[in-house]
Amino acid sequence: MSIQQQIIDDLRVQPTIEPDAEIRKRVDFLKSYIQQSGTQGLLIAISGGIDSAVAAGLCKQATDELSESTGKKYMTLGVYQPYGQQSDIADSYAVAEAFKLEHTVETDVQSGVDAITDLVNKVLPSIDIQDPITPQAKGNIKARTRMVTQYALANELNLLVVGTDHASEAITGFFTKYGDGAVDITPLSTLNKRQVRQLATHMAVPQSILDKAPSAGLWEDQTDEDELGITYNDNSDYLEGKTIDQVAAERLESYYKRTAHKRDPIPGI
Ligand SMILES: Nc1ncnc2c1ncn2[C@@H]1O[C@H](COP(=O)(O)OP(=O)(O)OC[C@H]2O[C@@H]([n+]3cccc(C(=O)O)c3)[C@H](O)[C@@H]2O)[C@@H](O)[C@H]1O
Ligand SMILES: Nc1ncnc2c1ncn2[C@@H]1O[C@H](COP(=O)(O)OP(=O)(O)OP(=O)(O)O)[C@@H](O)[C@H]1O
Ligand SMILES: [Mg+2]
Repeated sequence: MSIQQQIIDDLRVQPTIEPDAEIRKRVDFLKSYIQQSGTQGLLIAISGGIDSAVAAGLCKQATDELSESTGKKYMTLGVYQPYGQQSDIADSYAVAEAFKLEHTVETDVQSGVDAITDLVNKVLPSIDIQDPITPQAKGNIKARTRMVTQYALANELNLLVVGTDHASEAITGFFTKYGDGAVDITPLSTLNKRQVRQLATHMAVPQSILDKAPSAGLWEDQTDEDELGITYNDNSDYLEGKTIDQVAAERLESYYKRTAHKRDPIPGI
């Protein structure tokens, strides 16, 4: 079997999808998982990007339907987590409005992130590192501080933390290990980025979000495609089994191998 087919099988990507059926299947998955877990609903961190917008829509539909069918109250909590000023925060609010989220909170992670960054920077000279931590390492602190905050809220409210990882991020390992990768449930898994967009266009995702370039927002002007050196068009084609430019295919396969540790269970002896 080709490595491409192996990856497609591992990530369980379908070459084509029917968006309405996918939405139904994923909402049902969330509903049944909430019920079997005995929790009271879902927590979704809303960034202003397309993945969390789609996930928020699925979550809200799931908890609304469960509340309606059981007569008990289930909630979707939307969490905005800027690092200080976030230029596109209006898009995050627009998601909550589009999907009529009744419960939202804003937890600015800047003070927490800066405190941890200072802690690390203080000890670096003692281990012979003279420069402060890299923007990349600080970016990962942001993702992990968001995760810690989400779990504190989930603990208090008996909620499950919903992740937005999908196959186009899983293949490249484009997430922070134990940061945005640390969640309880991932309703977008098996979809590539093109298919996430397809779902978005069948939901109430605001146009400004459909139009913007995917970004982790961890440093100034970061975009996924620039950082990875590969387009989501190629990434999605590859996961649909199509032939793409050989350099791009090799790059994807290299990312996949290098980031296996993020997808696999923790190695133990
Ligand atoms: N072979 C191995 N076996 C087990 N563990 C291994 C390992 N190699 C590294 N590690 C561990 O993994 C760590 C590196 O992984 P990690 O900490 O994740 O860090 P990193 O490799 O920097 O990966 C994070 C990437 O995800 C992107 N990201 C982050 C957050 C959000 C989003 C987004 O799209 O929103 C994107 C970010 O831009 C960056 O490209 C190492 O410091 C080490 O602790
Ligand atoms: N500023 C933020 N506020 C709240 N949640 C955030 C923030 N940044 C990242 N997250 C969380 O981390 C997840 C991973 O970010 P990622 O950039 O992959 O997804 P996205 O922003 O929803 O979509 P896109 O990839 O198109 O930018 C988000 O979906 C969201 O749940
Ligand atoms: Mg983003």
